[in-house]
Amino acid sequence: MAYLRVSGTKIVDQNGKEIILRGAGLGGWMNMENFISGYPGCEFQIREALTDVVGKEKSEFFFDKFLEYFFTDTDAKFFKSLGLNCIRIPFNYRHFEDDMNPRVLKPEGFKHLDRVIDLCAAHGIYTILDLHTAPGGQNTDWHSDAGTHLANFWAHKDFQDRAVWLWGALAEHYAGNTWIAGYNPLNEPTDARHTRLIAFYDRVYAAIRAADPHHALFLDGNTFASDFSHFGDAHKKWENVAYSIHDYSIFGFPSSPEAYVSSDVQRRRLRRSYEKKRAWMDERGLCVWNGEWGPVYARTEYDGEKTAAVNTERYQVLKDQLDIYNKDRLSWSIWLYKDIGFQGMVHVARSTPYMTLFSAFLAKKQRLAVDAWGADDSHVRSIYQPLIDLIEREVAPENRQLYPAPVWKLSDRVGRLARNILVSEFLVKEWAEHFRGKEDAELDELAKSFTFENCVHREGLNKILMDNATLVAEAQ
Ligand SMILES: O[C@@H]1[C@@H](O)[C@H](O[C@@H]2CO[C@@H](O[C@@H]3CO[C@@H](O)[C@H](O)[C@H]3O)[C@H](O)[C@H]2O)OC[C@H]1O
Repeated sequence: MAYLRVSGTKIVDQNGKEIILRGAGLGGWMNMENFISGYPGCEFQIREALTDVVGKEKSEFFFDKFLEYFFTDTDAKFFKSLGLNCIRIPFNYRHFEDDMNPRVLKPEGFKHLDRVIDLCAAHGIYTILDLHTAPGGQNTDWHSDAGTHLANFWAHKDFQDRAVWLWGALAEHYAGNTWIAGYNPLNEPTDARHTRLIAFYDRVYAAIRAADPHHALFLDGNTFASDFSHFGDAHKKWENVAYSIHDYSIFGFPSSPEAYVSSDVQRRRLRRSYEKKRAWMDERGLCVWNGEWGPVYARTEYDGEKTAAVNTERYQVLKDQLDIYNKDRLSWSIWLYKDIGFQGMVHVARSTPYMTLFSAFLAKKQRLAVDAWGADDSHVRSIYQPLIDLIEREVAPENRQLYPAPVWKLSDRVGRLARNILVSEFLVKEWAEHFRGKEDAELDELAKSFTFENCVHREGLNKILMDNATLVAEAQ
């Protein structure tokens, strides 16, 4: 077996045969996230809080077990059975480097990553390695695990130096592994000046190529992988590179302005927003990969009797997006493989020890809308509206356009800062206190809740993905 590589607009194997990568992101695993795993705030906060409550040893035991159970052979087998061929693996830099011991590689970081890459390979599944958090935070959102909305990665050269160093070390480690389809060096950058991103890509490209001349690179556009308008001629310096968009559609979220009925107008809007993101690549004949997309789903426990109807609409958005992607022979990675029930292809059953322990807490998180992703703020909107009104009253419109506006509206910014960062911070200790007094066997049971065997399948989503895999296989 040889490496996959990028040839013009396509990804090809060693014989030049086109390989279309269709799969999902393993979010919430080596980069945990609040709405995926059920905690408030950021991963570094809950890890610290858990250590405070149960001690370092027990805390490390719990997280190690969590990593072990979250993805096992049965997950890979199931994934492959749907006709999917690629898993994007997001990871947090903290697995490989300690902020208090910078530039010293932590060998234990490879324990689970190597295991899962090999498990996937054994089932004929490619992997793409995605640095989802970089030192200082490369974007303004919770998933860069920085605890702030300021993407300090762009303001401090040393943070960038460390990410370049880390990629050099990872490339050295994985250079010979042909089941890795490639490296995705930075998830969803938000560089307000746009130029620092290109400079970083130049440096990380050189560091990876010095250790590994073969693997493809998947480079995200700026502003959450949606904007290549400042890339200019940058691609001329790079070879074997695909460009990554994240094609989330507003129609797949609770904030959709209207019900999705798959009208001509709505389908045109879906296509337009996708075409806009890939325009720079299309003008230059470059390869596009859609590294994240997909709706979120309603849940009976929060959304009651409208759940089924909402989800039928969301599945239609998904089908219409797939239709677009199939016509373009696009490689994609849907978000998300596994979670506690909002977006994943499989999700932890409500009867498990983890979901039982946190059931009241999760309801409180939902009510307070502390997770930004697909938040329903209806219970608390009146609390924050006065703040939005104040800013609108006192700040001139031209001064309100703080980056990443217009992708972030004023209400998004207030929501991120006030709920997702501030209120969340006050809930971190409460999350950790649920573990107080737990013995190893109980911690093991809590972590085990995340095994495939303890998960419910999102049948509607998986059927669409499987039918699509059959359809595209027949068309080939
Ligand atoms: O870890 C993932 C994370 O990668 C993902 O990030 C969000 C992606 O969407 C961003 O907003 C979109 C920006 O483009 C507009 O066109 C879309 O309508 C918006 O949805 C958002 O700000 C990012 O945080 O989200 C899920 C995480 O689990």
